[in-house]
Amino acid sequence: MSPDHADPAPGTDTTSGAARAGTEPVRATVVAAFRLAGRAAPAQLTAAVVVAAVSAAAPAATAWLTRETVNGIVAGVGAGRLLALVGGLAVAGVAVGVLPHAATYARAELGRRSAVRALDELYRAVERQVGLRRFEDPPFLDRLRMAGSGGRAPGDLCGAVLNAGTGLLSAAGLVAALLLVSPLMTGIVLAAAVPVLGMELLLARQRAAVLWRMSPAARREFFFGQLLGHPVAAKEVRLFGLAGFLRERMLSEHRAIDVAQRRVDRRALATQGGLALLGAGVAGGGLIWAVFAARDGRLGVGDVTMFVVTVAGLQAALAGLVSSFAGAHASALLFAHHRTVLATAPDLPVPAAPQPVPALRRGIELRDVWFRYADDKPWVLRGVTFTIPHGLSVALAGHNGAGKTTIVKLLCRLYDPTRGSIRWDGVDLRQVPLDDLRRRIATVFQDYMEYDLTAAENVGLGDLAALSDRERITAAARLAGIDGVLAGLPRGYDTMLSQIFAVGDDPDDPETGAMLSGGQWQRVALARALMRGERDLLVLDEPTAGLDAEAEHEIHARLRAHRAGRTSLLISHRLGAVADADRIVVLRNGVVAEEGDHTELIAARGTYARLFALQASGYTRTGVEP
Ligand SMILES: Nc1ncnc2c1ncn2[C@@H]1O[C@H](COP(=O)(O)OP(=O)(O)OP(=O)(O)O)[C@@H](O)[C@H]1O
Repeated sequence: MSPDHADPAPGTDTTSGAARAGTEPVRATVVAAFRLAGRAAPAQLTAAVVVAAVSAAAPAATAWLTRETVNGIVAGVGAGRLLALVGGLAVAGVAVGVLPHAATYARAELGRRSAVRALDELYRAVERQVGLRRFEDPPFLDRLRMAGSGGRAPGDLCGAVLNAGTGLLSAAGLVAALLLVSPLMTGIVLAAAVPVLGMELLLARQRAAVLWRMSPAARREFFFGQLLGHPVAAKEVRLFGLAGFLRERMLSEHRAIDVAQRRVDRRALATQGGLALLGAGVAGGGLIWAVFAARDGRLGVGDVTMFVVTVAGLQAALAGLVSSFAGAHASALLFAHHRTVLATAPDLPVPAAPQPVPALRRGIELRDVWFRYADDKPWVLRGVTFTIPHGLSVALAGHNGAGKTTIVKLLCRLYDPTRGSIRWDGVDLRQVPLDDLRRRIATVFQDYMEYDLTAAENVGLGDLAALSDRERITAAARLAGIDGVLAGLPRGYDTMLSQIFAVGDDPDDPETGAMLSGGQWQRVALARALMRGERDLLVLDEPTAGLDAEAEHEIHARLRAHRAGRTSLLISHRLGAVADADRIVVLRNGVVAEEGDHTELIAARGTYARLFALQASGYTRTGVEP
């Protein structure tokens, strides 16, 4: 298995710890980036390496050829040799002129292909997080954002390493050339480069640390900025006059990031300025030495020329080398986030010997289920036990925050119970393949999604295999009572349910997008769940909360017919809809407080009876009979 796909023990949390990005060994990260680039763009990587090697040899070759040419002129060598030397210089000149362009193209292509590969690997790794926990973990979200930023890190890293390699090789060639003239000056020029390299690496590390430290601020800045232009937020932003408030919040996060970055930039200015002065001093001193050495006859004219070319070339190569190292270091730290996301264990353990999930025959049993969202959060469920028998409808009732939606999330295995178990015909949900389990369940959540896609896609997403099966899509929409509305849209089911994206040939056509009302959206979400047809368990979490009374009555009647003989779980605060469930479970303080059918619970005169009477009195207060 490739190290990129190393699969740590399930449950291992590799995401926490702000400093982790800095602890990833840079060498391992560089190797991983080259492996990824090799898989994504082998030809471009090879071309980039060859171009880098040839570019590396060019400066030293130019310096040597210059020296030989000048000395040859002084010594009066034959025309043939002079022509060969000048020809060599011309070739080197052409190489120096053309190769950077070839290198730029190869690198850009390498970067593009590596980015596609990196993003693919990254989001496949995100897909392995099958539950919800990671998406509620701020460090994971920060890491994902940094790793995702366009997928550029591996291409940038390879480019910077190749630049560093080119710089290193050309510096080595120039060092060899300079050694011929003066070992002492060679030592001085090299020694002057060491502090520059050290400082640049330190600065790169500091820049990466700032980036990581400020990532929560960057995420908040993005959030506030988004709200300012978000069509859904626009209503409240305008009505409550929030624009100024949000803009100020956004700018204050932006300013906080600027302050941290400015601090590093100032440090960079001071150190880089000082070090540049040092380099200029070394070059100037060396030139004085060379001129006087030539006057005293210790150096030839060609040697002086080569010395000048070489010192300038070496300093430029070292400066390039230093900035490439720094760039490589910064990209490596960024790419480390990518590797950490890839190495993050799935948030839910994968069963070692999974058991099949056959069609439900007996029922689903919650057995002493305890749950809290985190160790430092309060218990939501404190030993919940009840059964959803096969073929029957069960309703969950209880006050806001009683834990009803939490039970739905546990049933879909978006989390595992902290204690106790949920059993599908006696088999613990933790023992079955998650995809198989989810294929057997159809759920509408109360916070359903509104996708900026066409009407047909919004419904068809409920069963991807049937995304282009218009008959099934319209049947599901009919069952949810939204078929007429969708068919009547400007482009029927092909109308985009969005005003952000347009569809079709003419994006300026105002008829390409349509907006639905809240209740209509709710019906679309219901249709999406109903696309899943004959699933073993139908879960409806407040499926009609946004509907008008008549629509609600009609939808419940349809759903009642649809649920008949099917296993279902219904959550609704409208107890009129709950009343005809085969069994009603009332949650209070994290436990099952009451259980029975409507008649039994009314007779028991508990919470259910009280809430039911309260709602019923609201409806009968006017004395108007339905
Ligand atoms: N992702 C989460 N992280 C932390 N706490 C959460 C999370 N989701 C829900 N909670 C908490 O768990 C408790 C139960 O929430 P849940 O959504 O299950 O209630 P509910 O019975 O469905 O409420 P409602 O009737 O308002 O929909 C609440 O106190 C809520 O604050």
